[in-house]
Amino acid sequence: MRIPFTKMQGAGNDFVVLDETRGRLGLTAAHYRFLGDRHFGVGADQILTVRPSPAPGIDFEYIIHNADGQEVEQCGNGARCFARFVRDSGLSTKDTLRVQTMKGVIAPQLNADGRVTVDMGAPRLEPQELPFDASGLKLQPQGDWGNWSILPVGAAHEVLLATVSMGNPHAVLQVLDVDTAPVATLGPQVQANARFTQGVNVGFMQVRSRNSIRLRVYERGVGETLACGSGACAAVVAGIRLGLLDHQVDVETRGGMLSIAWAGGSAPVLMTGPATTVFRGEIDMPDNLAA
Ligand SMILES: N[C@H](CCC[C@H](N)C(=O)O)C(=O)O
Repeated sequence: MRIPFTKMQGAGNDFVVLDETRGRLGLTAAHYRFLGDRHFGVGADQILTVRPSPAPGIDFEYIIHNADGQEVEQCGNGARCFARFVRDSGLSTKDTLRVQTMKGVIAPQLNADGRVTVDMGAPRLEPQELPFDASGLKLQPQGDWGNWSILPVGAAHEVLLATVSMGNPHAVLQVLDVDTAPVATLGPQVQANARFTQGVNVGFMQVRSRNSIRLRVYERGVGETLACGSGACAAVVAGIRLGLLDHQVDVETRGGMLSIAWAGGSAPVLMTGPATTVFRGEIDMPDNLAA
């Protein structure tokens, strides 16, 4: 089966985008893994699928698969590329879209400067909404509203982390310097903790000022990416709740800059950043992909 795709990236987080507005491609997890494979397939952190409106008042449905083939609830950098794709493909002429994801509706808006702002919805702040089993854990009250959990990881370590859901699960750790943070070792160790019953994206946040952070994220289903949009939202929400950040924050990732705003409480998190089409192509899907 030969399928057309568009390769895109948002702050270096890269995607294969598929158009299923005219019919389903019938892909399996093995197909998504193949598309994400950087040696045998196209190569991407996530595979994004555009589907027709599922309900009145909604423009499109947005389906997300990690490179490991698993479907997930949210992808912020992908949402910006999704909006750019539907505009450039002529699927919509709207500047602002309403898009259905697995866990709610988001609203990407195409800006005149070429960046995209996405209303990512309100963060979910209760551990069980990640889901995260916090039973028996010591919560360290800090700041006005925030709390850290002390989580044992590996044989001899404990880490302080904050949990935030943007529809998908995030654990945020504060570090002094992201360049020296043990992302490649501590990321999988935190992910391995059984309290994250559906896995977790692990963010390493360096606070530079009340309006500026640096961030690296070890993503669920991928590993470290150059940027994680929902992770940037989660890190800023955690930082604001812990009294470390103001309500508008610039987030420096290894792949580029994102801007995050959150007024607190049940207000939505607004994420602004780039969305770029890299190339378009077609790929012959092998017939013998293992399920
Ligand atoms: N790895 C994430 C999905 C992609 C998130 C990220 N690429 C973003 O921009 O939000 C998860 O398993 O929840």
